[in-house]
Amino acid sequence: MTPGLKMESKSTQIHLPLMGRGSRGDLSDKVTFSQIKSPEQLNNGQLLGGSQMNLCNGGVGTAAMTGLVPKIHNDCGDQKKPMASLTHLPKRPPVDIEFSDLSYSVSEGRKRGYKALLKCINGTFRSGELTAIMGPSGAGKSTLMNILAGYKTSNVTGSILINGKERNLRRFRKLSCYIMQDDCLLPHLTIREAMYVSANLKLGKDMTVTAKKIVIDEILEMLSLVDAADTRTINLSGGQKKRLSIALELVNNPPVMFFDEPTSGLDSSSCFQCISLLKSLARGGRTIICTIHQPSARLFEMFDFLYTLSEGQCIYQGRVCGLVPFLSSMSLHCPSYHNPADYVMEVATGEHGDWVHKLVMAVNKGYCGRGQTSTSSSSSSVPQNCNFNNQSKSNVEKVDALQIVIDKPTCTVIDMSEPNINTEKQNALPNATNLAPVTCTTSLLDSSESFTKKPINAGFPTSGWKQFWILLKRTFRSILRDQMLTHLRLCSHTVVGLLIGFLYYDIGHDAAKVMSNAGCIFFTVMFTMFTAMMPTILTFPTEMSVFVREHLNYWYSLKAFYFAKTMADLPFQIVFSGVYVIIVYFMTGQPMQTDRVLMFTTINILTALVAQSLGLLIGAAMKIETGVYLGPVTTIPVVLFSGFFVNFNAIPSYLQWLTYLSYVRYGFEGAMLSVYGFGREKLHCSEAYCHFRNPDMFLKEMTMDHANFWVDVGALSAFFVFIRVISYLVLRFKLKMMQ
Ligand SMILES: Nc1ncnc2c1ncn2[C@@H]1O[C@H](COP(=O)(O)OP(=O)(O)OP(=O)(O)O)[C@@H](O)[C@H]1O
Repeated sequence: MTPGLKMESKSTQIHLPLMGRGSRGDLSDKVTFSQIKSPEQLNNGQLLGGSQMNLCNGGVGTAAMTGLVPKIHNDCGDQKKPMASLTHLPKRPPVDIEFSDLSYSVSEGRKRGYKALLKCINGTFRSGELTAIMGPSGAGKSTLMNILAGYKTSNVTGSILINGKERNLRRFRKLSCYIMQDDCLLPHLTIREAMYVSANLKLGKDMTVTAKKIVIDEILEMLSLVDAADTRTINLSGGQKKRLSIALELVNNPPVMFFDEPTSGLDSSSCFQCISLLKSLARGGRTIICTIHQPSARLFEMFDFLYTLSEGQCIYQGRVCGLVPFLSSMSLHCPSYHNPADYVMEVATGEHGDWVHKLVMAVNKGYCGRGQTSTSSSSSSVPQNCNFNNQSKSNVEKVDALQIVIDKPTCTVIDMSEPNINTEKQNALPNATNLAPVTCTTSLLDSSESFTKKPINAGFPTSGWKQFWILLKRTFRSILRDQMLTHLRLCSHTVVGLLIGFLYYDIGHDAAKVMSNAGCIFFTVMFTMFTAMMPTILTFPTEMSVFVREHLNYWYSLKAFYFAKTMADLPFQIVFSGVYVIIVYFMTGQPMQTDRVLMFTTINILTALVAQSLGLLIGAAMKIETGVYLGPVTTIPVVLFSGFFVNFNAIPSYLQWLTYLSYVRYGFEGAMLSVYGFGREKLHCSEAYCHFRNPDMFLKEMTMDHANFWVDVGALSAFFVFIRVISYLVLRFKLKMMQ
């Protein structure tokens, strides 16, 4: 019989199966998810009783002090080893989110005007509760969550209050995290490495290395990821990836966590265990909000609060257990043995008739939900038809408790309101003195910010250089481990280099073979160009999805990411192109002069860097499928105007300007000059007559006699910088468009 972890409240009794330690060797989701630790241990920075918890962590203190959630017992008496607990996380305030008259519309073009996706909805999501946003596809669930998380801000009307005060978006974003449906993780990092990156970026200098290690170990233990800690993310199961996504965000202990369909792609057992984990996080005092499609009855009853949308309007908000009575009161009787979640979805989609409007009216009249009271008002009206239990009352008490703390302070109250209404008060509760601001200080909202009323720190938890350095190391490590990006490329450069070397063996000094040699040089430029561009088009979108997740969760800036990416790519690109070019150069018998070797290698590397930047631009701007097509297709005109297929003089004058836009032209021209230019002596002729014994004549034939190698170098460098800047701007634009 599986030992169990029993969670009791006056309204709910949930049994979380907890496997014994003996079963830990199995990394399957069933086992590992089921080892989620006690909700008490997952509290929002556990320690301490009473006042500090009220203040800083929203943790589960004594009910009298915190007024938080009911006590949860851990029945798991047979644990051999004491379970880890999250005692070292930064302390956080409990956060309640209230929104009223929230509307959102999108433009559908000039003719069709605006389409309303959310229509004047109201609601309150509270700390200590696991909230589900449900509704049929297209009802507006993700839209609502994106707006609440602060990812969508334009065209939004209505108000969003945080702990009863106007939301300050930046501060709120620092205290919340958004865990997306797809687990956007870097495939070649292990769990532990990923956790260290997260800790270093999110906790900054506030914590020592040892403290960070403790935090990481605790989280891994808590989320049963210890056994897989040294496994690369690419090899993790779906459930483990989901838990890693949660673990990465837990590092700085955000009091608000948004989850977009956290159970998608998981089997029923893993779904249950995933929701158990979320519930445990909520029980630790966090505000956990997730969209969910159609949960099983078992999953459904695990949620504390339900917010149901249909056509952008709320058709139910309140306790999960209050749903069926509410619907009954509207003459919508959920049949026995029918999953209420399915039933409400059927109602929302109109399967039982046109009820949406009536339900919306009922919700607006306050027949369900918490009533439209602010969190700061302790006397929330308890709706008639909803089964409000003691837990929700305790939340009201919690608000009162917070109020007391705010009135009598010694410790910084972290305030997420607008600066002009920022309240900093100190707590005079007896125990609070030695708990003090230090424990309340968080890496993201440091006490000085609250104490001194400085303008809001625009920055991230760590400095720009620190972010750059951490990301540079991470990108470097990822590239090194990437079989496709690194090992395969190195192999292909060597093999193709040797092949070309054998094909054009020793032709470089032969005047009879100058045309073949020009072909060899052109192919070299083309090869370095394509091998730099295509892998970037293929891999950058994955990196970008990770970047978007981390950037939106306030880990680091776009600048740091982009600069680190650029710098980490450089050495690899230089080495790959260098290896190929050197092999080809020596095997094909090009002039053995150091300066020529250097010039030839440099110009090819520069061409590769420009091509790689183009790959980055394409990867940043479009999807992989489009990029894979557009990359080579857009390269064709560039190659056409390179000067190899058509001489400059042969190009119609109205098209000649295009040759200046062809970066391949500069690459090819520069390579030709480094081999045949700079007053090279007459070539050896292996036949009776060689027309191009004089290299200058050959350059003249190629319309390169007036070309300047350094102009080519300058042009390629300018292309490199220009395309990198454009790519950066594209990324910035894309980020903006997401909000
Ligand atoms: N930019 C847009 N232009 C037009 N319509 C949009 C736009 N963005 C979203 N919508 C529409 O808004 C509605 C709500 O979208 P949203 O993604 O919030 O739905 P959802 O409830 O999360 O659906 P699902 O469960 O399928 O993900 C959908 O009908 C969608 O087509």
